[in-house]
Amino acid sequence: GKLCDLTGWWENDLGSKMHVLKVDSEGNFSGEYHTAVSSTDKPIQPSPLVGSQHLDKDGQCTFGFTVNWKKFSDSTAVFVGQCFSGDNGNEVLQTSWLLREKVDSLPSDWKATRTGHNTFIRT
Ligand SMILES: CN1C(=O)N(C)[C@H]2CS[C@@H](CCCCC(=O)O)[C@H]21
Repeated sequence: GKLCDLTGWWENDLGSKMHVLKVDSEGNFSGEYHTAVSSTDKPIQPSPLVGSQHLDKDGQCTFGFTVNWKKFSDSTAVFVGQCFSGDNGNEVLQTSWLLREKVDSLPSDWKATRTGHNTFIRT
């Protein structure tokens, strides 16, 4: 199928948007994550993301990326996923993520990592 190029704007089922600026010849990319929701009460700002995708010829590539919420939260998210070409030709990103929040002490470490899964489509 068509090569899955992550470049562009994507939106997930939480209403968050992701902008992938460009993918280089090695599959590395950067961009910004515009989260729709947050567990902090500081004003939300776009956060930088860096990642890497496979450039397989079959198009349905796997990828991973990291989001640093440095502007408003002491947390970091990592995403892994695969790009699928939907039946009507549209692209869908199936992702799983881990969100690691900074906690005050080691005894609280057990509650610091959340996980979930999200689907992104092109906006
Ligand atoms: C909005 N989100 C989203 O689109 N996700 C896929 C999940 C995983 S990253 C998290 C947002 C974290 C915001 C920063 C913070 O509150 O620590 C949540």
